[in-house]
Amino acid sequence: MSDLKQLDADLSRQMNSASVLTSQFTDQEVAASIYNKDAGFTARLAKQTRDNVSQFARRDQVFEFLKPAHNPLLDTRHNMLLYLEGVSVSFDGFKAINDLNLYIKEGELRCIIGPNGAGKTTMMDIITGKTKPDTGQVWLGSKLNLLKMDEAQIANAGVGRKFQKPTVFECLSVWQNLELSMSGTRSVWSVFRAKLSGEQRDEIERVLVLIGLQEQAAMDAGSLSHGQKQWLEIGMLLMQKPKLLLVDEPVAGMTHQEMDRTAELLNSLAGAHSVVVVEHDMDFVRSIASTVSVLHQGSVLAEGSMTDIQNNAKVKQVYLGE
Ligand SMILES: Nc1ncnc2c1ncn2[C@@H]1O[C@H](COP(=O)(O)OP(=O)(O)OP(=O)(O)O)[C@@H](O)[C@H]1O
Repeated sequence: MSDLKQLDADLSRQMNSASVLTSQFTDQEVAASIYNKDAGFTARLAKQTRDNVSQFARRDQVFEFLKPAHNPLLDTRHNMLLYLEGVSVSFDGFKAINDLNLYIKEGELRCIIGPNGAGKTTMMDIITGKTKPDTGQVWLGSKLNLLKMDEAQIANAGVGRKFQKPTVFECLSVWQNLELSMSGTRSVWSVFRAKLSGEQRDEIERVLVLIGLQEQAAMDAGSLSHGQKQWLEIGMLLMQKPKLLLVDEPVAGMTHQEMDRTAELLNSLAGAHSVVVVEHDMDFVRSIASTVSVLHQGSVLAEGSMTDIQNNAKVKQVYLGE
């Protein structure tokens, strides 16, 4: 019996004794326990089950699976999805973000460029709740104050972040990676055992087509090329139905062909999602042809089309070194 089958058998034994409520166990914990063959897994699983039973016995709350995909407070009536206003943050007295104002419309594709140390990563960290600014406002729509929410709440409200390095489950197939990422409660063992509804299968198929990996659906994610892994990870984020996708240097290490395909993919996501791409590769930014914001010393130096940006005297001076 292969390791994976053995683990799956172990899991199903544990599942029988622990009841289906354990499907609330987080995917990350289950995946980590499989990966590490974690001996403490059973104990934690039993505790989680007890917690879940008491949670389900409560009548003063709405169960997770009954909650809508997006926070009902997400209000984009004014066509604006993300507002950063007067945001500043200092690290040991150094202002990494300095009175930053940035507005992202619903369905917009925006590129953020800027020299090293301009504050791009810190800005993403502020939007996702990893870093709290010293001053300023950060809102998702007109009603969700992101500064009052933690990282998990912000993610649940519809903000997905793709880091530069792809992080997919290499020992699972492309299809299983997408299935595991599906919004709602999916766990590693249900990926192996439970039947998907027609709607869920359609959603996975739709994302597979979008990321161009239909033919690789049954392949282990570990055997994909670097570019394909990046697309798969974008697909995994899409399974969560985010309103806003933050994508950090998506084309680093890609071939030209993969870069073209990534530009197509990101363009195709705009409309249904707002997409903010941080990228150093100017050819790629040009190929996306979106509005570009130039960050410099923690604030927006210029904003406009790539042509406007290239002709902007301030940008030439501080960014292009002319
Ligand atoms: N946790 C931290 N502690 C101290 N300084 C920090 C911290 N995070 C960021 N900085 C500093 O803030 C500035 C902005 O960093 P940030 O990583 O946001 O820039 P960036 O535009 O993403 O740069 P790069 O393109 O090199 O990734 C840098 O000078 C960095 O050294």
